[in-house]
Amino acid sequence: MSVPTVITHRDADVLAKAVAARVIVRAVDAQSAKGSAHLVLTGGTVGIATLAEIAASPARDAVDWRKVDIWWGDERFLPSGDAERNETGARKALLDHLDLDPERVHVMRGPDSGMTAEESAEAYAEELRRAARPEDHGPAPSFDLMMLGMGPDGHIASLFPGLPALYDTRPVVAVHGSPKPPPTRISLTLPVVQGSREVWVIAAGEEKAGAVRLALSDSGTMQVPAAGARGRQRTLFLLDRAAASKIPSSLSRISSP
Ligand SMILES: O=C1O[C@H](COP(=O)(O)O)[C@@H](O)[C@H](O)[C@H]1O
Repeated sequence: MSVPTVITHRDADVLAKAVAARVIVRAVDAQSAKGSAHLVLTGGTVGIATLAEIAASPARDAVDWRKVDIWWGDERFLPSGDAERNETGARKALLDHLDLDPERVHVMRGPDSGMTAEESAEAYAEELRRAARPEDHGPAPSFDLMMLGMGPDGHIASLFPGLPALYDTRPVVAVHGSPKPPPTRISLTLPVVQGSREVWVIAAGEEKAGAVRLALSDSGTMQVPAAGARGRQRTLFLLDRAAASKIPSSLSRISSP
């Protein structure tokens, strides 16, 4: 697993713009290397703001969006179209503005599919298995990029402190009793996070500063799930100054004005 690099930007607005630029470059690089790109989206404030900035960037046309697979790190188990679904936010901010191949937009299904949360998680696991190639050495693609938002409690995706999903070795799980509404969710698990080529934790705001500090320490993932957010080749913590305000000065950090 890679050692995190911390990059800070002035505020949440600059952060979203800077991350959007990085996502475009990452997708272009992955496509140049192997013809397609697997991107994992996150919900949350800064995650959706980043998607809106990708949509607003003229450089987005450098990506062949028909050859991008879109996945989600987690989903709130709500009917399709519900405003609280991560999918709904992502479609509005970005996906509806792109020429995507609908077969490559991999949605975690909600209760309107007729499935239980467990069945939906298993269906997503099957979709991941189908997309995985021998070189991925696992039950899911080795994503080119997994973006993760982070809560003030240190949760990533829908992996909340102390909940059994953190021990789960299946690629996707149903989560019940989430402390953040809604209580039922679907989430990728830590082995899939850590199988990704690149993992970027994106966080803004003073209320995230304590969790950022712990996520960069050797805290246990049961207490601080974000401490397990590490990619195989690269891990970035992309922060605004407020979220970075409690990081020890010994930690290497790159700051932009
Ligand atoms: O519920 C969720 O929250 C986190 C973080 O959200 P934020 O608004 O505090 O940035 C998000 O990463 C996750 O995907 C989402 O389901």
